Amino acid sequence: MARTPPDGKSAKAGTRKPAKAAKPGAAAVVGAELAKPAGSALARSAKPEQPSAPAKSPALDLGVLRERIDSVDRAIQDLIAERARYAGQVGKAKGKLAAAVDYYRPEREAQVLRRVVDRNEGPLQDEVLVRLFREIMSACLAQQEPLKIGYLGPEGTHTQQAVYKHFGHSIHAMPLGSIEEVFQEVEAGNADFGVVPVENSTQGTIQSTLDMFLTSKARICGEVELRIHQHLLSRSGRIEDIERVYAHPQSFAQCKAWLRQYLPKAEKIAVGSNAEGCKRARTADDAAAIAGASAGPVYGLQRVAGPIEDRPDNTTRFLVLGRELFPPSGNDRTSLLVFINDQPGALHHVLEPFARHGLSMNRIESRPGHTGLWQYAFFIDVSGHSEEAAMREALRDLGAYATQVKVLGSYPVAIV
Ligand SMILES: O=C(O)C(=O)C[C@]1(C(=O)O)C=C[C@@H](O)C=C1
Repeated sequence: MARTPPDGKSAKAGTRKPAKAAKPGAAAVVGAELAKPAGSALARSAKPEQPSAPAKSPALDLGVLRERIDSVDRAIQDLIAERARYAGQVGKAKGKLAAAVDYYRPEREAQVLRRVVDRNEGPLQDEVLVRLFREIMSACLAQQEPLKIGYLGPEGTHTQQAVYKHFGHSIHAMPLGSIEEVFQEVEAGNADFGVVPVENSTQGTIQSTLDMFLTSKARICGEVELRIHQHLLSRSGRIEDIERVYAHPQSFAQCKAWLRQYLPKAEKIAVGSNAEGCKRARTADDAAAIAGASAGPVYGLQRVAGPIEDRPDNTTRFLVLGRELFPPSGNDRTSLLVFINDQPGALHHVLEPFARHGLSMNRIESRPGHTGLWQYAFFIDVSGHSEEAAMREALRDLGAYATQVKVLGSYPVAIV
């Protein structure tokens, strides 16, 4: 019944942007662009032991290269410790604050990570370096106390991956049962921040997330973009055993062509979440589930095939929910909720002020406003921050036509 799939991994490879070419000698100096305060780890690491000449044989290379690596590792470790001490002092400089959430500065983190990308000359990808620096900042912040992050669970979901991508691993991650619960826990202060999916490049908007903003007081203070790779998981790991596949309808839609080609006769059973599908698949050898790779170990399932999504650029955008607005980072996006009455030219009046003030609109979506018959709510994403002059003027002009304008948040544009 099943056909043998090709190795999905190699079929989907090659979507990342190539690293910038390295400048000659760039990799040999640790932190060369920084000032080197006397006695700092940087000063101590300024002269790693240099091999006098390039090694001739591979056997000689290995020993010498490992010594170089050991010396660089010592310098990196000293520098990380030094950074953590400075971050601790920054924490003290902020005064005696109530909780970890008060120390968190997303705009500063975005600036740090953008600099990492700007400085990158390879050989590592921007994405890899950003991940490493994100973890360092996450650990530095957790010196105060780890942030509590609520997310659309259960464990092993793509939303959990988005949490770690945005906040690093030095946090307390709280899987929650629904999008509504994530909003509630953030509003109630039980979670410092929350992470929920809002749109998928293949499947479009997640309406239940947008609709929560009609009534919730939660603000948007970040966005995360995650390339979504779907995998077919089963207890035995053998495609020839599979008679049934469980998945969330969105995941089925993302893998339609693959399923048609390799499992044309298997029954497709839609469930509320991919995690629910995994739970069902682990009870029978003839069942499989579609989920992210990280779900495999969580539910004791093996990878049958993957990635199996039809579009290699399949990406989901997640929102970071909080309770307050943060200052500009220099490259921000603003999300607005605009209520208008259904009248001639209404949409034009909503769009026009942004164009007039030179702000580009990234997205507009209309939903029934729940405020009265034929009243509409527009969810609008615009480039810029609500504290910037052009945005303030556009919002003032828009206010003349709208029944209500709510700034849901101004936040740093997602970094790689
Ligand atoms: O610059 C700050 O305000 C810090 O607290 C330091 C630091 C960092 O490690 O760079 C840590 C946590 C904040 O969220 C932002 C940055």
